[in-house]
Amino acid sequence: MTSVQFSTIPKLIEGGDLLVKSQTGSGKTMAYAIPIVENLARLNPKLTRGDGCRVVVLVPTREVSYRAPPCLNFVHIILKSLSFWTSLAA
Ligand SMILES: Nc1ncnc2c1ncn2[C@@H]1O[C@H](COP(=O)(O)OP(=O)(O)OP(=O)(O)O)[C@@H](O)[C@H]1O
Repeated sequence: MTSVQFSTIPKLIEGGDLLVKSQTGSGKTMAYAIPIVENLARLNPKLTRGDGCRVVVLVPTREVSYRAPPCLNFVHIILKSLSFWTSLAA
């Protein structure tokens, strides 16, 4: 975990609002992607496609906008795999 992720992810998972400034390439994308996916995965009842939009990510440039969806998808796949292996171990 990068230092920006270490200092932001727990607070965002708890539902806090943060304004974060750190160097390019310091890992900010995952710092918000992980809490978004984690908090959506925790919703009970579970989200369905019919629930509509729950998250809006605003980014400053088109180049940055190409990065967010793959990151969110990647985190979702990892969380799904972890919950699969955890349920097998239980
Ligand atoms: N915890 C981590 N461990 C290893 N690599 C990581 C980690 N988090 C992010 N990275 C990698 O570091 C690189 C930079 O991350 P990222 O693009 O999220 O930074 P950023 O701060 O959002 O950059 P920018 O300011 O340009 O938007 C990416 O290749 C990403 O995959």
